[in-house]
Amino acid sequence: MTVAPRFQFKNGTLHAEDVSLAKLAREFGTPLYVYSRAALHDAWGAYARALAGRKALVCFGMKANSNLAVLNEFSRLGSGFDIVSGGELARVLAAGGDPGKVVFSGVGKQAWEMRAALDAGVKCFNVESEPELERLAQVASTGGRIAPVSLRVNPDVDAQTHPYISTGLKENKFGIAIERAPEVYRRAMQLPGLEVVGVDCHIGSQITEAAPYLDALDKLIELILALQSEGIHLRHLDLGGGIGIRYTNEQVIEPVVLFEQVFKRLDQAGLGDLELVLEPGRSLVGNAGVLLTEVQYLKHSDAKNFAIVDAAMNDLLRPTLYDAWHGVEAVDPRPVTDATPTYDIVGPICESGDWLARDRRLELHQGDLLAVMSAGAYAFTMSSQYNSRPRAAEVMVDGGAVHVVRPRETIESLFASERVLPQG
Ligand SMILES: Cc1ncc(COP(=O)(O)O)c(C=O)c1O
Ligand SMILES: N[C@@H](CCCC[NH3+])C(=O)O
Repeated sequence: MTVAPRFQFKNGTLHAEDVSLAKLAREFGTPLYVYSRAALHDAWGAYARALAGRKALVCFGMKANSNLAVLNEFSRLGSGFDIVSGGELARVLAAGGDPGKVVFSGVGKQAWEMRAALDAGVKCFNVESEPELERLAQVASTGGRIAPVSLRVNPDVDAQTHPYISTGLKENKFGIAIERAPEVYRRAMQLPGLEVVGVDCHIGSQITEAAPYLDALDKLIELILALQSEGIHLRHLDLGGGIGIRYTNEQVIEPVVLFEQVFKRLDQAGLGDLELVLEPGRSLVGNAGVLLTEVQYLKHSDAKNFAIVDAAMNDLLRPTLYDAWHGVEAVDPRPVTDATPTYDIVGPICESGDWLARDRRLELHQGDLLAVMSAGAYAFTMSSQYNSRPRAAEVMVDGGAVHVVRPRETIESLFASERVLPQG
């Protein structure tokens, strides 16, 4: 198992850092999200090394994992945050994040969210459409504020990733078509309550090649230079997030390799002084977490063998939503023999789409523990309570210590705020 260095077998049983996953399951029950603090630091370190000595700010794309302990960890390492809602802003503030390092993305910002971000003093609004620009100018000027603005442009490049997570193509809802951008910048310069500070793009997620980034960068450089010739000078260039992780044997881009090329191009264009902003999500957290689950039943039919586990699509939606592949490891693996079948690992939810992995050859018994790997990103954050299932607990391992960073939801909390209609 090579994908998640902080999750390794020791004495034949799977550990998170120095803590046995079997022990965690006994103590906290399953399903359980387990994060490694050291893995967060490892991933941060890859960006820190890649950006060393340059004017750069990493704004963690917190939709990937918005647990307060995770946000607090990155904040203490110097991270800013890429937010997409008033709720995410509130989480950043609650976690002790610096609002001056927050960029606010998203196609549907509401007036109250704009006001909250102005009150907090965010670094910048990544404006995604012309009507949003007009609304922001109105909200800011009515409140006697100046909103720092970057336009999110859509460079029309193919990130060559899953269509649901590709965002930089003309047919995607995101950003302002790059050809229209100069006109929209001119408008932004005229509107009250706005200060133009940057340009932004985000072309997609789980990108494994450098080429789409560099194509997008070239287009943005061209735009920045054209704006300069009109007297519109930007302070930062935000290249978004999107660097992929290894779920299995993917070759992924190393930040240090990619950003060396990015800086080279910026320097060549005479733009070496621009601040580079990045919004990585998955690559900072994806391989820092696993989802621990227990086999409830083994069920054999003519067509299939099922391992029915206590985690489900409400805990981890990615497999069924994107046909995504997550590694599955037995915590205390048994030897595979000629008689070992392949299993679909499925949850208890009443949907045929409720599966976590398919056709995995594992020697399993009822009661065995499995770890669904690479579950640090877009896992808990996309969870729900479907089938009235309380959301799993989240724990963070730090060397040999364990911290509950979100307890399991109680059954009562599922409906505590609901009311039945009065009768009569
Ligand atoms: C605007 C924006 N920034 C950053 C991210 C984070 O992307 P990733 O997790 O692929 O790094 C996303 C999600 O794709 C996004 O939509
Ligand atoms: N939720 C997606 C990533 C979407 C990125 C958000 N723009 C995933 O699990 O892979």
